[in-house]
This record gives sequence, C-alpha cells and structure tokens, in this order.
Amino acid sequence: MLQLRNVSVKLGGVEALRQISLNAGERRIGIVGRNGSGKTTLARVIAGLQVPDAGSAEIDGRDMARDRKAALRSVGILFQNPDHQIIFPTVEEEIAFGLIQLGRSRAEAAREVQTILAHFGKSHWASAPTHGLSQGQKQLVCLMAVLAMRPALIVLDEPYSGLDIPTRMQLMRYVDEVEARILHITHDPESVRHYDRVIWIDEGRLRADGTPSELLPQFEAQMRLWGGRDDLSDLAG
Ligand SMILES: Nc1ncnc2c1ncn2[C@@H]1O[C@H](COP(=O)(O)OP(=O)(O)OP(=O)(O)O)[C@@H](O)[C@H]1O
Repeated sequence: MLQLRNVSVKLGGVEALRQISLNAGERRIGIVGRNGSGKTTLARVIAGLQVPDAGSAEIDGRDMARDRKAALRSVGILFQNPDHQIIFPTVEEEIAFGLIQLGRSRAEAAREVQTILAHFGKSHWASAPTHGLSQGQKQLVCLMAVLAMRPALIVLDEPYSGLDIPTRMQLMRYVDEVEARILHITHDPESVRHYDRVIWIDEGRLRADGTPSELLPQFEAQMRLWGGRDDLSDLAG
C-alpha cells in the first residue's frame, strides 16, 4: 500500500508538488498531467529519491525518504531515457548492480542475472556492451534490472517515448505481465486506458482521481482545449 500524506516539494523556487495526499493499493495506476505538472517529481518522491519539503511517502508503513534500504527493496523506477539510468559497460554488470546493492553476493547476483536474461530470451546479451544497444534494447535492460530486484511497486516514467511502435508494443506486453504493482506516468491516455485507476496531476496538485473511463475523457477534453490555444504562459515553470 502506497500512502502519500500532504507531500509538498519546492525545486529552485518552483512549487513542484503541493500537498498531495493519496492512498493507492491498486495493481495498475496511471498518472497523467501536462508537461511540468509535477509527475516526475512525484515519481522521485515515491521512490525515495526526492525528500519532500513537507509530508511523507510511505510504502507498507515505511517512509521512503528515511529508509533507503526499504525504498530500494520496495520501489523500482524506470525513467524515460535509459541513458540516464545505465552506468555499467556490460548488460550483466548493469543488471547485477541493483542486486548487489540489495546485499546479494556476486555469485548470487550472477545467477539471478542469468535467470532474468533467460526469462526474456536474452541470455546472449550478458556480456554485450550497453553503449552498443539501441534505445529500445537499453530500455529492456533497465526493465530487466528493475524486475531482477523484485520490487513490490514499479514506477514507469514515460518509458516508451522515443521507441518505435513494435518495440513499444513488446515492452508494454512485458510490463502487462509483470506481477508487481505498476504506477505509470504518461502523456498517452491509451497506455493506461485498461488500468484500475488514473490520477491527474496539474500544477503540482491532485486535480482528479478515478477510473480511466471516468477520468480520461475529461483529461483529453482539457488537453484539446489547451492545445487549441497559442498561449503557453500557463505551462508550469
Ligand atoms: N531541478 C529542478 N530545479 C528547478 N525546478 C525544477 C527542477 N526539476 C523540476 N523542476 C520544475 O518542477 C516542476 C515539475 O517538474 P516535473 O519534472 O516533475 O514535471 P513533469 O510533470 O514530470 O513534466 P514532463 O511531463 O515535462 O516530464 C516544473 O515546473 C519544473 O520546471
């Protein structure tokens, strides 16, 4: 169970999040909102990577900002750009890193790396150089690295942008099969239409919260309305 209590975050004078409170236990949750609305900041708070200026983010009663070990075990995060995530020269080292951080021995980590690669039919990638992979292949490596750590919750921050349609469809299929709970940040209503719940963040506030069938038509209508204007002065920041 994810519990946010009055979470506020200021970044360089900008109120990126303003008093967000919510409880979430659904298996699949989408987060929508326009550019600069605070979605990535929210993802970082939930993963314990951003300490809120006020309020707290807890998963199963553990405070993500204060208990880094619990945060590592509980939440995996997949960012939009895999180049910001990948740091190791080979695929196996990249996937092993999180496991070693969780306290696995090198031998245990190596076994678990093999297991996850085999699960995705990518055993032959083990010693492949990460810099030689395409964007979609890198994104799959990041997903495997997150899944290998078996977190209870996976936060996806626009993981499909920049991928071609077949790669996106394949990755979406992999993600749909994942046991862990998913919180998926996106601009694309289609990718969360089959989810259990959607949360709309606007100017750092929780604007609406409901089922996709209730919320997405409102969201799309508002996006079209804003898109019809030439004025970008209301864009956050
Ligand atoms: N490091 C930072 N310093 C100052 N302001 C920041 C910083 N990071 C984010 N912001 C501001 O905080 C607000 C929320 O940013 P955030 O990245 O969370 O939005 P977002 O909804 O994820 O946007 P996008 O959809 O464009 O990725 C924006 O106004 C942004 O300019």
